[in-house]
Amino acid sequence: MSDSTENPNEVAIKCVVVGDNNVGKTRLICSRAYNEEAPNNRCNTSTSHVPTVWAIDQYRNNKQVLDNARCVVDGTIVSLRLWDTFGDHHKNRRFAYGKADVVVICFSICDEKSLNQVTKFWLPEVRKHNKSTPVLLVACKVDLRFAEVREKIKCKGTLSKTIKKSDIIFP
Ligand SMILES: Nc1nc2c(ncn2[C@@H]2O[C@H](COP(=O)(O)OP(=O)(O)OP(=O)(O)O)[C@@H](O)[C@H]2O)c(=O)[nH]1
Repeated sequence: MSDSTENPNEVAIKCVVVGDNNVGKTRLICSRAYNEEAPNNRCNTSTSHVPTVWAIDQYRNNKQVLDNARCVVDGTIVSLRLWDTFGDHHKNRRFAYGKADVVVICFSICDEKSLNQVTKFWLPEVRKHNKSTPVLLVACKVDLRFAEVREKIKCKGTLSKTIKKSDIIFP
């Protein structure tokens, strides 16, 4: 486990989130950190993507973020600390991987290359720094599986397919 929190009854879990550029890491983290499904101005939501990293010091500076990080797992109070990282392969993520309790590798459902890079690049990089840390594979942008993705975002590839409106089952 990672460094303890200021609360002695809590265990801090460091969860490092990696994956290619533009797969949705920052937005995934923001959704959890701010407890919001819809993005807002705290995350970049513009159509032209600018690589960004969500600042880890939000857990120190923003009480709401710190409160949202808290959850109870098997009777233990856990403070889930999500570490955002840059998707550029050449960036050095050694600092981020240090003392990670779990690593989340993200790919985008509408970017097949981002899935191929999981085994080609991300898993080897993770294993270089964290030999036995549990790794989770997370598919992002799953809403785009049910959209007319080719027209909307010019996605190509086997992971996305255009479906009829009548195929969609709304909750
Ligand atoms: N439709 C849809 N768009 C998303 C989703 N998640 C992220 N996006 C959009 O995809 C773009 C990239 O999202 P980010 O969260 O910044 O992606 P990232 O993986 O952190 O990207 P880098 O900073 O380049 O590493 C942004 O324009 C987001 O608004 C999602 O679940 N659905």
